[in-house]
Amino acid sequence: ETEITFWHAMGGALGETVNAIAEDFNASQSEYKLTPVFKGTYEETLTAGIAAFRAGEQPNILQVFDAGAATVIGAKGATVPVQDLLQANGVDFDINDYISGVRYFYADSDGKMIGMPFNSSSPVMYYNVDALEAAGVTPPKTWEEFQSVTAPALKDAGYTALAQSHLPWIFTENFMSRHNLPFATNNNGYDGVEGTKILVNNDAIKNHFKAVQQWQQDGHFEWFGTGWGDNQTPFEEGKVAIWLGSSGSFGGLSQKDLGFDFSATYLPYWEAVTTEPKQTFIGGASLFAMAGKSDAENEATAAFFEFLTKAETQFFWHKETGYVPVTTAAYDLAKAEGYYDEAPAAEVGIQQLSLPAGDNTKGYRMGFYVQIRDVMNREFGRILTGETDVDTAFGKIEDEANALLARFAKTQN
Ligand SMILES: O=P(O)(O)OC[C@H](O)CO
Repeated sequence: ETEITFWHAMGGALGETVNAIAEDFNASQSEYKLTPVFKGTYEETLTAGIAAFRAGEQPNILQVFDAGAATVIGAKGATVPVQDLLQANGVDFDINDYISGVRYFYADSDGKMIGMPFNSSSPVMYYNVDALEAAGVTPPKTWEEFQSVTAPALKDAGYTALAQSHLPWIFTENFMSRHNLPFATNNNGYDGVEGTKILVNNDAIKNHFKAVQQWQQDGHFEWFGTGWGDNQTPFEEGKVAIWLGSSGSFGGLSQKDLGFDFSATYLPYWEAVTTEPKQTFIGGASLFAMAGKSDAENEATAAFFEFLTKAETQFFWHKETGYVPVTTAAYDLAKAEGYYDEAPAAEVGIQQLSLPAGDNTKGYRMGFYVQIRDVMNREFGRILTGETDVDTAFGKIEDEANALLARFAKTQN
């Protein structure tokens, strides 16, 4: 029996589902044994993986979140491209089996798949159905509607209208995609690292943050911190009526006894910026096969990846967690099983990823992006605590991000 390890960042209910899949894989055959290991947050898992690689003690499989993708893909010799791994081990592979929003997010500039899409998500707008009914409003389609109709009505009904998790992901990266705004030069960074500059310092997003500040002052928005769970809790407690979070939180929310009905729909957009809102791009993470492993272990990793992408496994994962099915076959299976008749909100993530595409909606590729997010989190925190103003903060983000991008480009020569 060949043993392999899988380091991941899936805590709580998500981690239990990972364990269930690992057990199913192990029970499905007798040649390979996979051991999943929870390593903490996405950031901690990536740091642990890099340190282990340097020490020659890397796991076979490392889960890396979207923000770390460019860094890992750019770390020459650290991983075996998943497409090569599968083909070398006789596993049928066709990139077109993957839904379009997922297909190229973890691919290199030639379209070769490097990371194996696994837990793909989209940010969605969750809402407390009872609260919106009490306020006599429907979920807002635009931010204009939110600020003029939804938020004041919710306030009158005793709720804070809005909280949202992870400002870089939802109010920055996906803000760009939803409004079809370029996020970086060089085709959002996909066409090469040389000279790539971030395009975050623009009026559309600065006006958005200025509006958020106004909502904060008017009691329509509350910010509870940069931690992944910080802004979900007040929604679960019924204090905040609308929460922007990951589709990957759907399963966890459904399993809780919230004391109110919840549902989900698309992220609002600013009509002043676009009248043709676009799709969001995927979040979550993918799985990288680490280099330096024996052929036997690589064969085991390929077998696990094959198991993971089976429509049945994907459907199970999707149903338990809310992450989107990454293949068309899995999505078709979910539909054929009538899953969305029973849980229509579970389809919102994949539907939003399938909205019309634009020139700027396929994702971004920026090295040292994990550090760029740290800069954003620092500056956004300062905006929301009143320590800085929006224009100064975005100027700083632009400068520091561009310095990090230039440093990354040097590592690629
Ligand atoms: O919470 P997740 O797993 O959907 O991930 C959200 C972001 O894409 C992570 O960077």
